[in-house]
Amino acid sequence: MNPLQPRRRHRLSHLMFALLVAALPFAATVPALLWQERQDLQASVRQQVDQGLQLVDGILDQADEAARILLPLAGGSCDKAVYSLRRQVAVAPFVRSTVLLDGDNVYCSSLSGSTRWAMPARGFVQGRMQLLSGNAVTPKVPLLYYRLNRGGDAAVATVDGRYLQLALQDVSDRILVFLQVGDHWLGPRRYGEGAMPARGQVEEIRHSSRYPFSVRSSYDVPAWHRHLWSHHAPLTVILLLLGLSAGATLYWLLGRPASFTDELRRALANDEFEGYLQPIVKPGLPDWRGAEVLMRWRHPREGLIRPDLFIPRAEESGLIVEMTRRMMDAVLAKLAKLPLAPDFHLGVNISRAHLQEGGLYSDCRRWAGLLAESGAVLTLELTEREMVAITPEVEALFRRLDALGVRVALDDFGTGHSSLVYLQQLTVGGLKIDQSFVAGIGSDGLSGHIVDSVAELAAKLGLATVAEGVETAEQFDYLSRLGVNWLQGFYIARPMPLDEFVRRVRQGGTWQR
Ligand SMILES: Nc1nc2c(ncn2[C@@H]2O[C@H](COP(=O)(O)O[C@H]3[C@@H](O)[C@H](n4cnc5c(=O)[nH]c(N)nc54)O[C@@H]3COP(=O)(O)O)[C@@H](O)[C@H]2O)c(=O)[nH]1
Repeated sequence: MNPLQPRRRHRLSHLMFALLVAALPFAATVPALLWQERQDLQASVRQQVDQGLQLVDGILDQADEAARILLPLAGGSCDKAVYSLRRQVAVAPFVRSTVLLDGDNVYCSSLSGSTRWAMPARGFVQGRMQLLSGNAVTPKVPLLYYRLNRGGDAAVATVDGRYLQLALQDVSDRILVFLQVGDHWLGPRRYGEGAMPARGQVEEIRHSSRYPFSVRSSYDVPAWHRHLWSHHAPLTVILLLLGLSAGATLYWLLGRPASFTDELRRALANDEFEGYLQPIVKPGLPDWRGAEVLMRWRHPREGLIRPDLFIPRAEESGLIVEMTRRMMDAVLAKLAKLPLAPDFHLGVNISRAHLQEGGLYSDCRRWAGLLAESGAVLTLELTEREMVAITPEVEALFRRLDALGVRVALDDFGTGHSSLVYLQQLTVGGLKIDQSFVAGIGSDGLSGHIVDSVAELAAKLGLATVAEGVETAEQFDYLSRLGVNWLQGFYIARPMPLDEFVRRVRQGGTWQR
């Protein structure tokens, strides 16, 4: 299984989730805001139209009252009626003239007394109202005739259109309100016939219950994005920024490793594990004769992390196999072409998971192949602390590795319980004397005896010995005299970055005592 795959899948789902959250403030607020605004607009237009209707009804009530008073005089003598006609003009608000008709002809007028001109009933809506752009007296001033009929006679009160326009103006706020009588309409500033100007998508109409007219208004619902930007630009920006920061925070939170294993997986995907090399020398010979590859974690925030802080968890999770594979591939890509000393031993720590996982043999074949060019030998260091059960498969694997020219050494020898069993049953080529025993040389008699015994046992079994943790000249001399084949420790060199190791090998003269 590729340990990186689940991580990529998670990243994608985290991104989707974060985008969803980023869109949430905008998506939750804007439709509600626009809906509320539309409701408010509709309510305010309804209110305007209702108020318009009330005002026009009120004006017409005055004309109706005047016409009602004059109607009994219709058909009678004009001389007798003219005073009453003029009186209504004087006392009735909004009424600018009054006339009496016999049939379709005006025969008496408040303006000129006895007269004769045609005012056909068919021009009136429901025989009662007519809206005009003007008349002979004031051709450019709209007016409205209000007519009451009795038999063939009629009385008409004329309302000055400017009163109506003032009333319409008064109720027109953002949206214009119009009066409609039949095909004729009157707006706050205009008069017309036929279709009303600027018909919008939404229309509000109220019909008077008492007179044959209606008041109407219409408006367009603006495109939501244009409306939002022109009316709520700061809010839109705030919502978008809020969403983006919430989404980004969520993405960051989701991306944080949920567990230490997740953090290791993230680090593996980012190639944060690298190999440091600690040189190994042979007593009496110049130059580095080997090296141990030791893993370091170059953490982006924490800096360089020691292996004992993360290797145990990497081993538990099985990630150690892929970590070792990547580290060794990177190390060998640089080491393979180096002028290494003859019989150079490159040690690498191998975990139990790698032995069990099945890929160890093919990894070793690849690594040994790369090293072959430089004449170096690969040594697998297996720690006693983490040994596998000895099965026929494990025995066969050790034999195949031996045939491949890959050496196996028991690391931390003497600290576990099964050292001797491994020596007996597995094809092992060497022992690594644990640094705790080396540290006791010269000061702790028991440690000195153990080191002596291990060296003696190794010599008898024909095994190569490496002593690790050599920190002093005294330890170096003691182990050299004892015949230990390889020495490793701070006295010789500390583990160093791969590039430094390569540079120093290229410069030559790496070790001289
Ligand atoms: N499975 C894997 N285990 C690994 C890998 N890389 C390292 N390790 C194991 O981690 C443990 C700690 O390693 P590290 O901190 O690198 O310490 C090594 C040396 O730096 C240290 N050393 C060497 N010389 C001296 C010395 O003179 N004094 C002193 N105090 N310490 C010294 O010893 C460690 C080497 O140990 P060993 O491997 O037993 O030779 C350690 O158990 C590593 O095995 C890895 O890639 N895989």
